[in-house]
Amino acid sequence: MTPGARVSAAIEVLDAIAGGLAAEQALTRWARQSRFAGSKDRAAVRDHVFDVLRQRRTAAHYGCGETGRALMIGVLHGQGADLDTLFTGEGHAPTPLSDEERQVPDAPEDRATKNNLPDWLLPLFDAALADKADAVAVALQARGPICLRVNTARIEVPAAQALLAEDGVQTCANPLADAALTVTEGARRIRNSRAFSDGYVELQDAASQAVVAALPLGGRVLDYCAGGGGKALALAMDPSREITAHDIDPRRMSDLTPRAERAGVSITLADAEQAKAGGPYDLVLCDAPCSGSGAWRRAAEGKWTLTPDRLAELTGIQDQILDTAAALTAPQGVLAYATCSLFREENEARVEAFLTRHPAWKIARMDRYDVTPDGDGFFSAQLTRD
Ligand SMILES: C[S@@+](CC[C@H](N)C(=O)[O-])C[C@H]1O[C@@H](n2cnc3c(N)ncnc32)[C@H](O)[C@@H]1O
Repeated sequence: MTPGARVSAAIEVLDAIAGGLAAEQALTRWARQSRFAGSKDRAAVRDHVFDVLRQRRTAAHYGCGETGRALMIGVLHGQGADLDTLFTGEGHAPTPLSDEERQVPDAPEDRATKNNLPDWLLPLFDAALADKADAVAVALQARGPICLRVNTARIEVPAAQALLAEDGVQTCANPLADAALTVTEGARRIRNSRAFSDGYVELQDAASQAVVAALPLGGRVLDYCAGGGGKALALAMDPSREITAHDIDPRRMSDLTPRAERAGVSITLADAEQAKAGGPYDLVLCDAPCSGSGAWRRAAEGKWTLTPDRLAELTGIQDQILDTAAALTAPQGVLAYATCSLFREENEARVEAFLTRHPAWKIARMDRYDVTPDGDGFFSAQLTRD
């Protein structure tokens, strides 16, 4: 596909998203209908779509509209692209710009537009991040790093780097966690690399790894919101831990057993009854469902689809999870709460509300991870009883 044809495809996908499809669904549908598109084309179209989703408000401002075409014009303008070489009307490229489309508006003046946030989120950013709010909002407009976790139960970090390099994946150390690597070249080769297929490395954000690295070693551990099992697998690198994984939606854990086998570790899956019967645990990790705002570089749609009602619903779920998990934690045990949210409402405020409901508990440790070139935004708190 020509660069212009890729832009046309991105416009089509963005229009499908505006019509109600989720971004991943819209991309998959386009890819199925476009068998001619190679992996580089699919990646380029995906990059265009996600660039727009991360910067939708400024893209709409500069493109003077919300259609896929307007958004692409707006985002490409921001990237300094030569639009006339892309909008040629030749082959599958989009039609040339009209005189109106050539007019570039002045830079936006209001903070929410500049920060590519819906208006209602600006006060939440300010409350949580104070003088860092604008910098974090800007950081969320860029692509996130691709990070790997070296399975240190089976291989040393330098040996994993050498193995990855044999398959064309170049990495450097990531400062957030000892086992974390940032991919600097060859990201598209990861899944076909021997290091990945033999279970020596997993894809995992480095801040997510840092949350696990800060947890106490050993003992009986319940990962109460295990999902796909990223944190359960990281926990399992410590062979002195005995790990049980639970999720309200067991389908989310369907890959966990093969992933654990590939990594050479053992994780027991449990439904709610089994998780309860297996308690109490020395460590219960609640990696709670949240807005995902710390990871909006990767899942940028969430920035535009989150509503105040949904946020309130999430905080209610987070409270319930903490209450249930507290009852499963041994008297001397640690209750760990984590989110990939930036907001006080989902983080410090949930811990404070928990401590009000359960005065015997106290904060043993609390960490915030900013959105940086090294990793996503995360929050974690470790709670113990007096
Ligand atoms: C942030 S995701 C977990 C990600 C996972 N820990 C990882 O590192 O890959 C949150 C998970 O919580 C689960 N969940 C939502 N409500 C729950 C509840 N009441 N009890 C247990 N799990 C719940 C969701 O199904 C989702 O898989």
